[in-house]
Amino acid sequence: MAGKAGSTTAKQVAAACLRLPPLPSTSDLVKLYNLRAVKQLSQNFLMDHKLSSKIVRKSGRIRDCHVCEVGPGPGGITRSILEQGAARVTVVEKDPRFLPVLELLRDASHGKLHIELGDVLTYNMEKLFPPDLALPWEDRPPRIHLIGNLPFNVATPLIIRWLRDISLRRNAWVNGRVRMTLTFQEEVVERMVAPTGHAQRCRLSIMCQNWCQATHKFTIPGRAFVPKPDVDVAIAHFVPRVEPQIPLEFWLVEKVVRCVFSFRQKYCKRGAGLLFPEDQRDEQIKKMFAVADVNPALRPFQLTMSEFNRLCHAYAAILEQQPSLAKFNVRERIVIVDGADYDDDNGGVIENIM
Ligand SMILES: C[S@@+](CC[C@H](N)C(=O)[O-])C[C@H]1O[C@@H](n2cnc3c(N)ncnc32)[C@H](O)[C@@H]1O
Repeated sequence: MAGKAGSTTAKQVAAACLRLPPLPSTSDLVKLYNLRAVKQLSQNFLMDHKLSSKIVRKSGRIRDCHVCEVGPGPGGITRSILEQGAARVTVVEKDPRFLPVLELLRDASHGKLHIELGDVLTYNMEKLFPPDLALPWEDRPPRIHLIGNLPFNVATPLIIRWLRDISLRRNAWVNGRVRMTLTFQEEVVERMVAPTGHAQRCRLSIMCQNWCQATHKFTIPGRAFVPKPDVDVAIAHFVPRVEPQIPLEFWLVEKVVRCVFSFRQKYCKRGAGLLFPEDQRDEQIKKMFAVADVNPALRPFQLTMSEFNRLCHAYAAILEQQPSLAKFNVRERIVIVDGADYDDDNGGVIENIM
């Protein structure tokens, strides 16, 4: 009886936070508004309220926090965010078909829900949150959360953009170490969190782990989504690190890591050689590995973060002597000049990071 009373109280507290009038369920709203998922847009809706609530709970305590939800669709997760007591929720949705349903939620939310129609890949959150929520970078994370169940083909480029924003402390991260909770294909999350020596260790592991503490929270079977995707969906949580493990510019770290992982099963010196023109490759590689004190015969996935750190610093030291090398890229279609020019518009770099 006591347990029952306890859970009722928790429900009452949640309801008090939301004070929403009763609404049809998300799946009823989808039917009512004829919101069929568009396959070309990789839309898969999560209709199970318990699972939506679990995603929100796993993002940490969100009561009285400000949340930006990306890709709300018919608003299942949005509803859970409101129910769990967020002070304000901004949703960024690309597909205008969802506006009527989101407006219904907004009207019921007592001014807590704000809708932005737009593309999250270009959406700037710099001025979205009240300035008094900002905390110094070294402090605890601020009361701001980013949450999203996006299509897989959007979620991976997005996390790379956001990692770069974290490295520059811009976008949402002008406010401090803002946390993110995002969904990906399960095997992508396995790569993100893969430790040294793990079969899934790759470029994405180094990039995610360098700027964030990345954790795999739980996995939702594909059958929980409508329509069912071919894969299971994992929820990953990211907390920006106070100090990255490789404290160098994003473009430089990405370039070294990308080259090293170019030949996954070969000695790491083979891929690192792509950092240099052929006529100076052998000499520069010898120098770089000696300065970094890294065994050139290790495979890329066997390298620790500390070894990547030393390799990146050794490469940075070579660039100081020979700045023109920064522009050198063996794959001509990818032009990297500096942090600003390292942009996603060329497609290749960001998309192929796995
Ligand atoms: C996989 S569905 C998930 C919908 C909802 N969050 C859920 O869990 O049921 C992805 C949603 O992200 C939206 N979306 C896709 N690309 C987007 C982008 N670039 N910016 C904003 N929203 C996007 C889609 O229109 C869709 O509503």
